[in-house]
Amino acid sequence: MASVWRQYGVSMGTKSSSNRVHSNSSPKEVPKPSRRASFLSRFPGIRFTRTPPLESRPCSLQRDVVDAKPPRRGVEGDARSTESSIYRLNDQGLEWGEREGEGTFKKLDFEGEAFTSDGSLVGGDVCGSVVDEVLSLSESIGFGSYVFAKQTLSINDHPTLSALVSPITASIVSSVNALYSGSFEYTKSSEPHVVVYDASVPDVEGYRRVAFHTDASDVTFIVALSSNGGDYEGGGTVIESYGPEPISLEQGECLLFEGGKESHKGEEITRGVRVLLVGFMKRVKGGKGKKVRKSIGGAFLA
Ligand SMILES: O=C(O)CCC(=O)C(=O)O
Ligand SMILES: [Fe+2]
Repeated sequence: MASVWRQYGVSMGTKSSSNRVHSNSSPKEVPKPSRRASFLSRFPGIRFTRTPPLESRPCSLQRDVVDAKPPRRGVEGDARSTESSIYRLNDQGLEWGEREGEGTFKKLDFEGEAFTSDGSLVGGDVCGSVVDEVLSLSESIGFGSYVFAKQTLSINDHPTLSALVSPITASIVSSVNALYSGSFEYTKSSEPHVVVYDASVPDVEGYRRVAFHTDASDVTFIVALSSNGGDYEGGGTVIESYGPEPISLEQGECLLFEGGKESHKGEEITRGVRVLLVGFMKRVKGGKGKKVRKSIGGAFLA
């Protein structure tokens, strides 16, 4: 699917890049200028000095088709094997089998406990809207940073971002609880957050990649919000004990792994902007057990 990459010259004092990403948009789509205009009017400080004509500006905000992708099967350059176990979440919990569809995860074939969603969990339109919002926010207020990735934004600091991603993150947290058999919560109130890698930033470390590290988490989730091969090239997550090849998520796909245990890195991007939704989660000790005890009025189970 063709993706559109474009650069705006933004004339304002900002520490962030002026690159913007738009992905998975068909050139035939007719933009809805009113929605775009009202979006931009919220950021009056931004002046776009090089703006393509409307017809050639397919924008994720103007898409109304959810283009969730079919499950991937052995994509070149991706470390994941074509053969793997499939888990499906349903009302009863976790099911093992070859069924496919929304809420389905595949276990990666190594000694660790890591999963990738079997296909996109998030449609391209939603991913694109989040990316648009993140890049607009970064242009107006700049990025924050935590120790590894230098360009981050906390979802909870921004109600517009939080509204866009909370349905996605709620479903991912349910999947984490089921797949890792426990009760998980975010490690900090600033979780989840967005990471932006930008190939146009001269500094490499933290801006175009992150070196091997472990997270302060029990489980980390990563959702690819921009499109690999369209919005950026390179990138991907390398989990050391899984092997040297990066796990290269398609837009909307999700990776779950034991971030505090598995040494991992973000491979350098060679072009464009790679945007991730990242959540650090910790296991709530005795979470489920405590609830059971309370609910039966102080009687203790063996
Ligand atoms: O870029 C990646 O895929 C990894 C990101 C990461 O490990 C982190 O933000 O802690
Ligand atoms: Fe990490």
